[in-house]
Order: sequence, then C-alpha cells, then structure tokens
Amino acid sequence: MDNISFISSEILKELPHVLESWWKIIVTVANQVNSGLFTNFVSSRVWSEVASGYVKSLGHGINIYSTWWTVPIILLFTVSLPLYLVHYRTQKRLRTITSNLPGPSTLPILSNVSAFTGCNFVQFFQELVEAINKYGPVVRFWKGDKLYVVLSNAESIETLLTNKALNKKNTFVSSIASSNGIVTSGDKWKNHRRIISSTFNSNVLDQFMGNFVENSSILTRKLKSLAGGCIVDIYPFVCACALDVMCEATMGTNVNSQMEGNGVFVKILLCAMEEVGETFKKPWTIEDWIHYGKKRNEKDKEICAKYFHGVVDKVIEDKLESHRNGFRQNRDGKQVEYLQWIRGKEMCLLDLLIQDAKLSLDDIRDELCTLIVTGTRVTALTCCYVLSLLGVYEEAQDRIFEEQKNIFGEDILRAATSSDLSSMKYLEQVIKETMRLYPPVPLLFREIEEDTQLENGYILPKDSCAVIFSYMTHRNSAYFSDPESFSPERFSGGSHPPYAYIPFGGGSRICVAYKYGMMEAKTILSAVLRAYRIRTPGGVTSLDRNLQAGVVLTPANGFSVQLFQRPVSMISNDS
Ligand code: HEM
Repeated sequence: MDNISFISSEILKELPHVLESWWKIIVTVANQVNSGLFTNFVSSRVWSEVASGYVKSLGHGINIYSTWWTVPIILLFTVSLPLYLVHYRTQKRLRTITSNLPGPSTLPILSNVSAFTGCNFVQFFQELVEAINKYGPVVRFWKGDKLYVVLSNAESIETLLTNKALNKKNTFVSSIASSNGIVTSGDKWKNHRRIISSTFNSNVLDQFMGNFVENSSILTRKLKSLAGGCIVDIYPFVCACALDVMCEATMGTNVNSQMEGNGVFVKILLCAMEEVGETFKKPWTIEDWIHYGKKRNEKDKEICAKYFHGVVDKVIEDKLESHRNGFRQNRDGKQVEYLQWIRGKEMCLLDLLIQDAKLSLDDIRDELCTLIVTGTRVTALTCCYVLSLLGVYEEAQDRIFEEQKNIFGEDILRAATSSDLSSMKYLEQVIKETMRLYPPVPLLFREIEEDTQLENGYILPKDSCAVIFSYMTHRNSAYFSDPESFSPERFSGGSHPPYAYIPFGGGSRICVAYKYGMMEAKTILSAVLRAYRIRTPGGVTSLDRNLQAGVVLTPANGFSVQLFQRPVSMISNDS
C-alpha cells in the first residue's frame, strides 16, 4: 500500500515535468525528421508523415488533432508516462551523485543528444570547446542513460591516468582494424603491449633510422613537383610517407605507397582512417544512427577490408614460411639463417608477434592493422601541423633552418643520423609546442569501472565514461602563460604540472611508441625543411576555424601550404 502511495505521489510530482519533457522530445524528434537527419533511421513514410506533420503544425498552427495520426501519438504519450517513471527511479542514485556536475540542461531520454544533432563535425568541436569555456574544466553530458564527463584540468587527469584500475578504454572499431589487441584491456592488452613495447623500445630505435631517412627522402622528391607557390594539401603526401614507414617498421615490408601514389592499398587505408573518425566523431550523440545509415556502404567496406587484409595476410604468410624454413630474407634481399636473424637486429613487430605462441593468425593481423591505421595518421598529422605553423611563424622556420645548417654544414644532402636528431633541440621544441596547440589525439576515453572521487569533490560514477579533452588542457592559462600564442621557447626548460601536457597520453596507457613517433617526425620534418621553405597562406585562423575532433584532430579543409624549393636543395633530379 505504502509503495502504491509512494508511486502515485511520485507520478503527481513528476507529471508536469513528464508532460513538458515529452513535448520537447516530440518537437526535437520532429525537427530532426524534417531536417532529413533521420532519413535512414526513420525510413517508413508513415513515421515521416507523423513527425513532419507535427513540425508543420507547430509552425503553422494546423490542428493536429484533426488528422489520422493523432491515435498513435496519444498511444505513445500514454506509454511514455510509466516508462519515464521507471527510468526516473532506476536513474535516481546516478542523478543524485552527479547532481553537482556542471553541464548543459538535459532532456529526459534524449538527454543532451539534441544539443549536438544536426551540427557538422566542425560545429560539434566548437560546441565542445564552448561548453568547457562556459561550464569550466569538468562538464557532464548525458547520452540517454550514459554519462560522459569531459575533463580538462590537470589534477583530475592525473587522478584518472595514474589509477591502474581505470585503464579501460572506450574503443572504436573499423572494418579493417578491430578493437581486440592493444586497444583492449586486461591480460590480452598487457601481453600485446609487452610485445609492441619491445619493438619500439628506446634501446632499439636506431634500427629504424634507415627506414625513416629513405622514406623522407622519397617524400622530398615527391614534393618537388608541387614546389613553386601553388597551394597544395600536403597531408596525403606526408601520410603516404608515414604509411610506408609504418608498414616497414611493423611488417618489415615497404608497401611503396609513395611511389605508387594511386595504389589501392593507400586509398583503402585512408578510407579506413576516415571511417574510424566518422563512427567516433560524435561519441555521445548520434553514432548509433550514423552506424545505421552507414550500413548501406557495408558491402563496399567489406570489399576494402578484404583487400587490405589480403595484403597483410600475404606478408604474414611469407614470414611464416621463413620461420618454418629456417631462413628469411633481409632488407637487401639476401637469405639469412633463422638463427643468425633471431640474434640480429632486424626483428620487426610481425616477427615478434609470430614468435608468441599464444597469438592466432587473426590476432596478429588485427594488431598489425590497428597499428598501421593509428600510428600512420598521428605521425602524419603531427608533421603537417608543424609544417603549417612554420608557414605562419617564419622566424621559427628560419631558426630551424639555421639549426639544420649547423648540424649538416656543407653536406646538407647527408642522411640524418640518430645523433643528428638529438642535436635538433629547437625543432623538438617546435614539435612539442605544436602538439600543445594541436594535440593529434585530442580526446582520451576511459570507462569508469568504480565510483571515483576527483580531487575537486566531483564523483565519476561507475559505468560512466571520462573524456579527457587535452586540447583544452593544453590551452589553459593556469598551466601555460599566454596559452593561445605559438611559443616553442616555453619548452626550453619551463615547467608545467606533469598532466597539463599529455600529447602522448599518460600513465599505464601512454603511447607505446612516443619516442619512435618523435624520431620519425623529426626525420621527416628535417628532410622537408632542409629542402623547402613553407608558407601557409590562410594563416592559423583557417586552421582553427576548421578543426574537427574525432579519434584525431584534423582540419576539415586539409593542410593547405605553399612550398618553395631552397636554393641549396637536397633533392636529386632523378625523381
Ligand atoms: C607523434 C605521433 C603520436 C602521437 C601524438 C600519439 C599519441 C598517442 C596518445 C595520446 C595515446 C594514448 C591514448 C589513450 O590514452 O587513450 C597513444 C596510444 C597509443 N599509441 Fe600513439 N601516438 C603517436 C605515434 C604512435 C605511433 C607511430 C604508433 C605505432 C607504432 C603508436 C601507437 C600507439 C598505441 C598502440 C597506443 C595504445 C597504447 C595502449 O593503449 O596501451 N602511436 N598514442
């Protein structure tokens, strides 16, 4: 009896709220239908008519009750009331714990989805930035019953990244790379991370120099045809270079994407990168619906994935053959004895993965694909942001060129060595400052598996998801003076709280290849900047206006620069 009276008093208390929120939901859904967003989701003509009828009725004062679809609407309304009350009761604890978290007002059921639906990915990024500016460094968003807390203060980030119990990522899957290996958690992650770390461990990084130098030199030759002042998007060129480097490092095979620029392999890889971004860009809003819409392209994606996996599988099979025969081919094409090789330095990641008896063929292929797709893009983006900024801040570019001349002297054509890279102090500061302003991975996701108290008193409840927004942390004046300005010198010895600067993440899931990534970026940038002067006609505003955040931070309109060949060029004529 008590229960019944409790429920009825709850109903009475909540009734005005339910009525108001139901109406808001109807209006929001109807608007979305009318704007075509739901065309895949709500394909039935009846549904479209129902909802657009509502929109029309709202706008033009049509009497909605006189039309035939009033019956289903009333039915829906009646069903929604008890459903909403059940929802209200199950969410009570969560809502009480999180009631003090700042954030935009929410609609029941639709939560904050409506705040983001309909905006493109650039607008979405701007909305996110504005939310932090408005509500502060901790902002909550609801997507249905799922709570996302966006964090940008160094103290909360430290609490999260250093807590070993909180290292489960929210993963995103593409048709080429699944989320089974290094991006998962638990024992599988530990085992895969151990193997991958040994490949990119700082003691063995020198072995990659040949790979970096060779592919950077191909890049500078490819760019030659673009030099002379025309505006070009350098991203596809740098990406192809990073892809060749990555395939060589992980599989011991160069896929020659730079030399065969129209190759299917590169194109598919670029599509796969976009696809991961697409499914990710609106993580707490409409990704399920985007997935639904994308089902139409499922066949194409399957074909692409099949091709991509076919290339990778072929490389794996060749390697397995060498392992079985006791021989393998070294980089010069010579047959080397297996025992000699096992002690040698030429072990690529694939060799190590094959050696691990626990890994299946699918595991190996998955891991390779994940690394190729992720590692290629972030390194290419880092280089492109640096080049674009140097095209704006020409003094910094001059200073880098001076440094390069001091290191290479007369022999500006010489291949860089790892000791040259260590001497490129100013270039390193420029890369670090660029990654501060444009962190290639701007959002880190962590699934919260236990209630976690932050130092500022807020509680992240179990089953919520923390989103670390490093882009905003890096631009916080509490950690960096004059944070919007480009000032590489700040990395010449200045200090900031450790978790205020996290371009490679932090804690147990810090980037497994960050030293390798820095070396690769330095080698590529050194080669390009010794050969060309860069200018960025649109300035930083064109970059900033078009930023979009997904798995990675990219400008929607690419990286448009002008290249001018330097008088003393390292480019040979045999391109
Ligand atoms: C300069 C370029 C790079 C940047 C800025 C970068 C950034 C990052 C960041 C921020 C994370 C942490 C993600 C998180 O905590 O959720 C990460 C993780 C990771 N990165 Fe990098 N990365 C770079 C280069 C690379 C390269 C070249 C590879 C591949 C060889 C790579 C492989 C990985 C892997 C496998 C992880 C996951 C580690 C784990 O979860 O245990 N990264 N990277």
